[in-house]
Amino acid sequence: HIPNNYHHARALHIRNYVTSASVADSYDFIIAGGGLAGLVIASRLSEDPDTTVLVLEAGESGDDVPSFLNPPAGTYYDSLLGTSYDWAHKTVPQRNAGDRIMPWPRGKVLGGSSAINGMYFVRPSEVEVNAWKDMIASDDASSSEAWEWNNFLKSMKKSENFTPPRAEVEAMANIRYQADSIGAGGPMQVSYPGFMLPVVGNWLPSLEATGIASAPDPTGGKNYGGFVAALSINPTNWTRSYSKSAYIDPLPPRKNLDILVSSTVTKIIFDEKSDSASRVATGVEFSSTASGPRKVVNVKKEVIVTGGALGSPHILMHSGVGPKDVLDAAGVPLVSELPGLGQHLQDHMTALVVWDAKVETAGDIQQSGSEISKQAEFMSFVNSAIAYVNTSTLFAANAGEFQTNIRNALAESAETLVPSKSQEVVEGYKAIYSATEKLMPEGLGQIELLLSINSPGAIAIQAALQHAFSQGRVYINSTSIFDPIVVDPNYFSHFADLVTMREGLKLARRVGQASPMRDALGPETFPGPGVSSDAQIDDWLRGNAQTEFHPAATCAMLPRSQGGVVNAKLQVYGLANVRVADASVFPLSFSAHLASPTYGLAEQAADIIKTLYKTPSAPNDSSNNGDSDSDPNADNSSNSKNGGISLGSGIPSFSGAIWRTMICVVAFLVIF
Ligand SMILES: Cc1cc2nc3c(=O)[nH]c(=O)nc-3n(C[C@H](O)[C@H](O)[C@H](O)COP(=O)(O)OP(=O)(O)OC[C@H]3O[C@@H](n4cnc5c(N)ncnc54)[C@H](O)[C@@H]3O)c2cc1C
Repeated sequence: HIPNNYHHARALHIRNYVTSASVADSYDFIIAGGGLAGLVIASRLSEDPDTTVLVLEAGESGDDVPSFLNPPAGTYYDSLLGTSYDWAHKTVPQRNAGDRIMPWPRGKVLGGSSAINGMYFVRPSEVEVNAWKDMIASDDASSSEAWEWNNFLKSMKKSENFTPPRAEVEAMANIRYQADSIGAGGPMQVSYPGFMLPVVGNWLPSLEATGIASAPDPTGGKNYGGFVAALSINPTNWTRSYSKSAYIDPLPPRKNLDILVSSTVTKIIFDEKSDSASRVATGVEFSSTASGPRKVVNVKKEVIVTGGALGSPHILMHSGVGPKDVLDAAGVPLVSELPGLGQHLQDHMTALVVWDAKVETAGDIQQSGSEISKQAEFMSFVNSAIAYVNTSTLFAANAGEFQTNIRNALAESAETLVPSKSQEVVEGYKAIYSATEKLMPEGLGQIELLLSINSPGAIAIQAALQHAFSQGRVYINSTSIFDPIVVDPNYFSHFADLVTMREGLKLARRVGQASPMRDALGPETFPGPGVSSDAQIDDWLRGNAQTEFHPAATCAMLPRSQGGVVNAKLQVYGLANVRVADASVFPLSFSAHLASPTYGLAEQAADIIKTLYKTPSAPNDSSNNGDSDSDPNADNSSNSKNGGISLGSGIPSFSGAIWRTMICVVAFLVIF
């Protein structure tokens, strides 16, 4: 699978990389974390040749991984999960979920989680984005406009280049899209797989038979309903499009952009003489190993923290920023107290129903070893037939009562369920809770349904909770950043989450029993007919639900009085020149997978910073063409060289190691 031009490609890529020995003494901007958001911001800021930018990434470049050269391989389940490209975090035992310790993968490689994710391209809804904007507008109405739906949509579209599906794929799967609500000419490629299976065509009619209408324009702000989602895929060669292949690999030489991999940011250094209410960062310390030498690089303008929902609070806490009780207990000297850092953690949880398959699945084709199974088009297949369903579909006549019960439980929940004693954090819990509760009557997904046909002989439908009322936290418990951050999502601490998932699971069953899907399905094998009463389903969910990989809000953009970490301009409260710009800042959950909004956030962050420093964009910079093959000067086949990852995650939630873990637990068949 190694393309002929691979070595040429590597020579081009390597031009941006520096070693710890060759790193400069100082840079205008230091970007801590070369993941999805970090690489977007690095690429955009370095468009100005006079602006110097350093990216520090804990993981490797990924350039030498043979599987990166393959197509995305939606049905190849030699996932990168569980490898050295995965942080392989784990939760603490979850009290309300069978005391289970759950795996939480995150990408540890250039591109971050965009390099290992399931490639689903899904937008949040307009009402959710505007709810986020409203939460910060009371603090700074004018800056909050960056997060208003129309403005945010523009920044999401800026990152995208859409290619419509092949006619036969479109017809077979009933794909519906509005090309003008997805971007054109941006770096990240958005399209559909090159291969489709007839059973996917059963999805929308079966949803309709269950009362779930199709979404005519799921990327335009109303994603409620059923659709076959687009993917972050390059249709010129069927490879993964991710932040490295889109924003970095195609760049022409840029002397002002340095990328240092295998280098963990150990802390941000602050000027101890600076105002304690506005600490000035002077540099960043990093090291390649826990016991290795520390090196410091100085910053002239800003440190931009882009370590993701776990990495960003980890970096800040080890820098002495965060809740005093946490830092005291860990033994890290306090530099700037910020009680909300690491708090407000919200995640999507998912569980699935499995049936025997009566029709051919992608897993069958893959297992057959046939000629088709070896074609790039087939390997590009990532099943993305989904639906977002609202409370009235889930709860019918009881929807209003369910919402009232949640509203009435606010005071007690705020008193008993917040994992912090800080009044600000409690206020933030209430603000997020109320905003989430008020959205319930909207045409908005409370449960996401996902079809999976990746297993030989089996078909599954997942039900994933989109708006958790349980809020958890992440925190440190040592002085070494090389010790993992402690992850406590506090799953199912709020009753509404279990009830909503229960109804979601029942709905998944109803869709499977509706025509024409039922013609493709044999008996239900998991959880099986023995799990049918509400109490049985609840018990089963406590024992089997897993993460859908969408943690957010650990550096929430909220007023400081509500335990916020960043303001509307993404600046960390109490620090003069440090921002956080990644998925950790969304203060509330979206009914969406998080890559698309994170690209939008990163584009918007780059614009905010450029406007502040009056940094121009380079005209006709090839980064605007991304990993499209249309730019002859750029590294325009970057994806065929190193963009594709042999990741088996058509259903992102249950691939690779996670799935294998589940198998051990439930002694079930290998599905994904
Ligand atoms: C398995 C999986 C499947 C997913 N599936 C989908 C999907 O199908 N569709 C979708 O839209 N979203 C999906 N997501 C979610 C999406 O990929 C993430 O929300 C998104 O990548 C978040 O971007 P980020 O920039 O916030 O963080 P990341 O992309 O995770 O980047 C953070 C980066 O910071 C680095 N870092 C952390 N700490 C340090 C440190 N101390 N020093 C230096 N570097 C550090 C990390 O190594 C990483 O490269 C999935 C995620 C996972 C894990």
